[in-house]
Amino acid sequence: MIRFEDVTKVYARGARPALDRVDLEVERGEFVFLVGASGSGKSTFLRLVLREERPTAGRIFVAGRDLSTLSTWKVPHLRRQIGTVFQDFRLLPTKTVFENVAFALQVIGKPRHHILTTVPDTLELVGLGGKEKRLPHELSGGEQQRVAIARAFVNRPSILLADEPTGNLDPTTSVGIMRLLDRINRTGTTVVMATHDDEIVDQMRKRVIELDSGQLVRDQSRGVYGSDR
Ligand SMILES: Nc1ncnc2c1ncn2[C@@H]1O[C@H](COP(=O)(O)OP(=O)(O)OP(=O)(O)O)[C@@H](O)[C@H]1O
Repeated sequence: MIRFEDVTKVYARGARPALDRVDLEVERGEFVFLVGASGSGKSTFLRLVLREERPTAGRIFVAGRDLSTLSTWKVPHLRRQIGTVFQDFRLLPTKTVFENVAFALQVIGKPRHHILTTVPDTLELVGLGGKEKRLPHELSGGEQQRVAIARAFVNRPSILLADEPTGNLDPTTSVGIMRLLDRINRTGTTVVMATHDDEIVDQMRKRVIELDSGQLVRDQSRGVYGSDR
């Protein structure tokens, strides 16, 4: 589903690489944690998958496409297959829960009748049934993240990228969010989550990929947060 072939990313001439000859494959339906110290390259990895950045060297394949040859006009189509979730939720503050999620379908031209059935189903799935009319500021942090996950998942993408999704949440709320991401993963969606949350990684026992100064230093199935190489 995601393949990096010897990928290097250097942002500025002379700087050390943000990613350094990274070679890895994430299969369809996997759940992968991306760990590593601040600045190790996790967000760069996610931005390359979205083609928000392009590699300096190497090749990247996402959902069967070679990103080096993908024309610019096809990038929106690629991104439709990738849901994204961030630490800071990024909801539209003046739109209701329903409207925030519906917006993701409106911008890709889905018909009204599709939106009117899919959005409530998705809100039910993430545990927000009954809160459709609330504004983001009328929700807890955990609930806001559920809206963001509903928005990312409403189009049933084949990949979900999450950059520190529990970074602003307390431990109990974080567990609820992880249960939800696990449920989404079980529907067949490939999940890649960058995180500093050691407790979550240790509890979930999923594949762990560790970056250190841009280099892949650990790839462990049913792994833990701290390196025990
Ligand atoms: N747009 C940019 N221009 C120049 N350098 C950048 C840019 N984005 C990231 N970097 C550098 O690339 C390296 C990797 O950064 P990246 O954001 O990928 O790390 P990270 O592992 O996601 O960190 P964090 O856990 O703090 O989010 C860092 O040295 C960072 O300073």
